[in-house]
Amino acid sequence: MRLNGEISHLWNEEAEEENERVSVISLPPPPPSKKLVVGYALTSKKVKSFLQPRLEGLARKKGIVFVAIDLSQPLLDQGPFDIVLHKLTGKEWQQILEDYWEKHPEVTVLDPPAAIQHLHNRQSMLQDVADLNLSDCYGKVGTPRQLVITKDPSSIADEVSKAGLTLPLVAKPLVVDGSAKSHELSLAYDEFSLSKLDPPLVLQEFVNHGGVLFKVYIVGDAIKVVRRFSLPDVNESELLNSTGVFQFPRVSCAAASADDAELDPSIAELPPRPLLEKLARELRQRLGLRLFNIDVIREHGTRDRFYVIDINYFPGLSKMPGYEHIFTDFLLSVQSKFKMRLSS
Ligand SMILES: Nc1ncnc2c1ncn2[C@@H]1O[C@H](COP(=O)(O)OP(=O)(O)OP(=O)(O)O)[C@@H](O)[C@H]1O
Ligand SMILES: O=P(O)(O)O[C@H]1[C@H](O)[C@@H](O)[C@H](OP(=O)(O)O)[C@@H](OP(=O)(O)O)[C@H]1O
Ligand SMILES: [Mg+2]
Ligand SMILES: [Mg+2]
Repeated sequence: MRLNGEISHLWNEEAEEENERVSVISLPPPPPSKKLVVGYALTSKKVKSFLQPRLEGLARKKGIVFVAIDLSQPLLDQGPFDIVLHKLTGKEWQQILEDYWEKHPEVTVLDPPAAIQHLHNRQSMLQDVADLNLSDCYGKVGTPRQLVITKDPSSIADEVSKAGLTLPLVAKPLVVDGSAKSHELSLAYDEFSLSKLDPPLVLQEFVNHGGVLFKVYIVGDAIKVVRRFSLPDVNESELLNSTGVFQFPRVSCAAASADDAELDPSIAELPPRPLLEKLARELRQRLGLRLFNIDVIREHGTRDRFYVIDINYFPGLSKMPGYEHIFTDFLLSVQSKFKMRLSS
């Protein structure tokens, strides 16, 4: 502040004289007078992956500061914050945030805990996609057929046959709570092995997609799509000759992207932009979330048949090219939208 005062003092007394000699004087823009304070509540793993020096450095230049929320102290005693950014699970944290928000409705909470909760269950997370009707928008988007199994592994084969699901099936833990266990997926090739699975889970039809997946990142109004390697196709003979349940690693989560790989163009071609924009807009609205990504696959052999197989809240954004620019712009836009709402 004092520095600004000094500059303006100099400007008043000396610059006017100077102005007579030099017609254009370009001064660097003044530093933003008010900082945008973002309180964050994240696991240490998330802090490491998300809050990288390149993000904090750019944020500082744009007048944004990140402040760690101290979970051992009452949230109401901390701040003031303009934005609260969080990814913690559990009822207790949800309650803390809701109480805080009630007292501080002027603070933007990214995102509302109840909306995030919707993505913690692999059945409810895809419900909104299933409800969408995007058939007339440069392609069709749906979800693979799936079944929820909550108990009794011995009856799974019967339930699968009643529901008419086709093998192979991807078995996914029903609840997604950020734990490694909730990402332990397996592929079941034959109906007899289904009894080895461990409910509660979702059984989803495996869709051949040429081993490439599209990760669509949504950060407010921004949409960025990248290619990742995924599970290879399962052909007929492999299906006939394979039995058992095989656990597979988190293929698509690897930092290595498939963007620069030499791929069959019909597999690698990104989904049409208008389709992704429509999908992102609809889901943003229906889910009430601003920070998430969608895993999309294209059915192999088709040009325009897409499936959403997974939605993640506040995913690994640092794997998105240019994330520091996209994220800081987003934080600033959140704030200016809020101010516009207040002044209208
Ligand atoms: N229905 C499906 N058909 C084909 N492949 C699938 C299907 N479901 C999942 N996969 C493959 O398994 C991977 C993991 O599945 P999914 O994305 O549902 O799990 P996740 O643990 O929630 O992943 P993330 O790390 O993205 O949160 C996908 O990236 C894809 O490679
Ligand atoms: O950006 P993609 O490739 O989708 O992968 C993310 C997963 O989808 C998220 O579930 C991970 O976050 P959590 O481990 O906090 O759930 C998230 O963990 P990270 O933020 O620590 O990288 C990523 O692994
Ligand atoms: Mg996924
Ligand atoms: Mg996921």
